[in-house]
Amino acid sequence: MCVGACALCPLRGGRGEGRLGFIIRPPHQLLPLLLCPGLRIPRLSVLCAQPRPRAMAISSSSWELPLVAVCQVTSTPDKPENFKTCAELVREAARLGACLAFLPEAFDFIARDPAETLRLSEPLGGNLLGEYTQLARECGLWLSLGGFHERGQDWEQTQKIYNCHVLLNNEGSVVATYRKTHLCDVEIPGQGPMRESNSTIPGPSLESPVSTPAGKIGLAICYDMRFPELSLALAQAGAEILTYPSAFGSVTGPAHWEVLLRARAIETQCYVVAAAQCGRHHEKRASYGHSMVVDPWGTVVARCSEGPGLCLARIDLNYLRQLRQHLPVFQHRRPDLYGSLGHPLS
Ligand SMILES: O=C(O)CNC(=O)[C@H](CS)NC(=O)CCC(=O)C(=O)O
Repeated sequence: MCVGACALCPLRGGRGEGRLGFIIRPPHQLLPLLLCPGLRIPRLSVLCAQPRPRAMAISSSSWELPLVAVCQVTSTPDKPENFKTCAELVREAARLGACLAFLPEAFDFIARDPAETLRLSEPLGGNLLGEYTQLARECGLWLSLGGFHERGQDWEQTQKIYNCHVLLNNEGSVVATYRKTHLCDVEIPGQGPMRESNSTIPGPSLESPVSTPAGKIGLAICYDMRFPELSLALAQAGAEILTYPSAFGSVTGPAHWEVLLRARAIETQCYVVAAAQCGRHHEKRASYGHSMVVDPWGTVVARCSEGPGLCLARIDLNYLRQLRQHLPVFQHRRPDLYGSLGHPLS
């Protein structure tokens, strides 16, 4: 059963606005989302899942499972406007019952050039993070701020920033930070060149997965998804949810985005949550969008439609554990054969 064939779903793949949405969880469970009268859902999108083997049926009631929200936006160089858009989506996520909302890479802004990126950047203790702290408190939910242009402690010497994924708890405290370790310096024909290292320093280390109300989250950012070594390291360190907040290119997007995310989910047996930038940010830059949540089986269980909006998914850790028992790939690895991955090809 998939969304195109799902006559019961009034949102049909998430297009348009509606007052009643569904989260459809395997095996074929329809969960009505009853919303307040008059509440406008900005393109709430939900998806049906493919059938799973019977043995993996879910026992717990889905209503009890934690709900997460994935926010999709089109950041521009206008920081106050970007905050307004993100805050609206986060408030909507809270009203819909999410315990955790994910914002994409560069949720704070997308600048026209490296000089503007540096000029608009702030330290973690700056005004913008202060506003997000208040927002998390006001809404009472956790926030994954997928890629903050951070002036680090070395700003005075380096005049460069970090691409920092910040996790706030529902009291607005910073629970974890991860600074993007793989910088995107690529030139793809048909897509403007990306030279992230012009403005950004790579982070020095991975971060241990963090316990949240939805599960243990491993932090990564966008281009990091191309390095399965990182996702395996996070899974081995206990991650149950991998996050790839992104501003993915419009040429690499159609070819690689969903394939990479689903592969990371299947091989790590983790949920994968990817909040994405979409649309045109300014004259020189556009992003692919297609924010989604993938379950550990590799099924896309929620996805945003085109344009800014949000989608929701429930995280079922019992299902994750069952799947890992049924398909114990982590016990079948052969580190004796490929111990030192990660070196350049010779
Ligand atoms: O520039 C900023 O302000 C924030 N950073 C980004 O948007 C980064 C670097 S340009 N984008 C990516 O990593 C896209 C990767 C990608 O598209 C792929 O792997 O195909």
